[in-house]
Amino acid sequence: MTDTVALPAPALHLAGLRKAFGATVAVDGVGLDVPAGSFFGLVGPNGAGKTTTLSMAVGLLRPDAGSAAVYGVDVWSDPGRARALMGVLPDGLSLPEKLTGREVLTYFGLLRGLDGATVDRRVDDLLGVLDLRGAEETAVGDYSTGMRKKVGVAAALLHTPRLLVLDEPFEAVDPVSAATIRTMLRRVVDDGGSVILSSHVMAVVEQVCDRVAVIADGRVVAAGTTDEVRGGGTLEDAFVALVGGSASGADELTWLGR
Ligand SMILES: Nc1ncnc2c1ncn2[C@@H]1O[C@H](COP(=O)(O)OP(=O)(O)OP(=O)(O)O)[C@@H](O)[C@H]1O
Repeated sequence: MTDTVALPAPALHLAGLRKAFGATVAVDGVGLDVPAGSFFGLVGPNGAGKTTTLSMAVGLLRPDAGSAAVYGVDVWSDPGRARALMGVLPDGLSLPEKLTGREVLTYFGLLRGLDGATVDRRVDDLLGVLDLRGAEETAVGDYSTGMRKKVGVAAALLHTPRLLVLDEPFEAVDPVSAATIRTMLRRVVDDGGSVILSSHVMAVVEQVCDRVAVIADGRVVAAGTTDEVRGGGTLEDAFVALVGGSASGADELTWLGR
């Protein structure tokens, strides 16, 4: 008799996810496994279905078909347990606009069940490293786009989740803060957690992600280790080849020149 060895559940398992908005099929049968302990990048052209996929993966948007599980916990049948495992930066993050940065993070930390002293310490740390101390008494409604993004990233990290799901965490963030965020995310992965993020910045994905999936027209067109997907060239070249676009079409707009 041979012993069967239970494989560890992936950090995120998506199977047959589908979502249509009227006649537009945004996600058309997406299946993905994000192995535990990986730093996973989801890339694709505008409108490819990344945000819709991630929204279904974390339980913010109900799929028409398919399933999503976090460390083996089904996101739709056991949402409480699944959400406790995740830290999420959603697209178009809505914040309580009248609260200050410190108040928003404190509120999210307490909602996550952390005790007051732990929340105070972590909020202080995050405001410091993300260079938000100077604005900590300003209402987030008056924050810049990049500052709001940093508050969203901090909120996702506060309760040290096992899986971070971040929609465009570097968008609008200055290079110094982006490097800080990269370092924090790498630390999460080095300590046994998992990160999945979407990004349009191929250089960042190439630099930080050990696995990548390329999504186009609502489908996964390539997935694997970053080295496998880029196949000896740059990720940007592989991306352009995979999504069938032409990076040189702009040359045809002769009227742009003088
Ligand atoms: N709430 C909605 N109502 C109608 N159509 C939607 C809605 N959300 C997304 N879509 C459509 O679904 C498709 C996928 O959109 P999605 O936002 O998932 O793409 P994306 O890959 O995240 O794009 P981007 O890189 O531009 O952020 C697009 O055609 C978009 O217009």
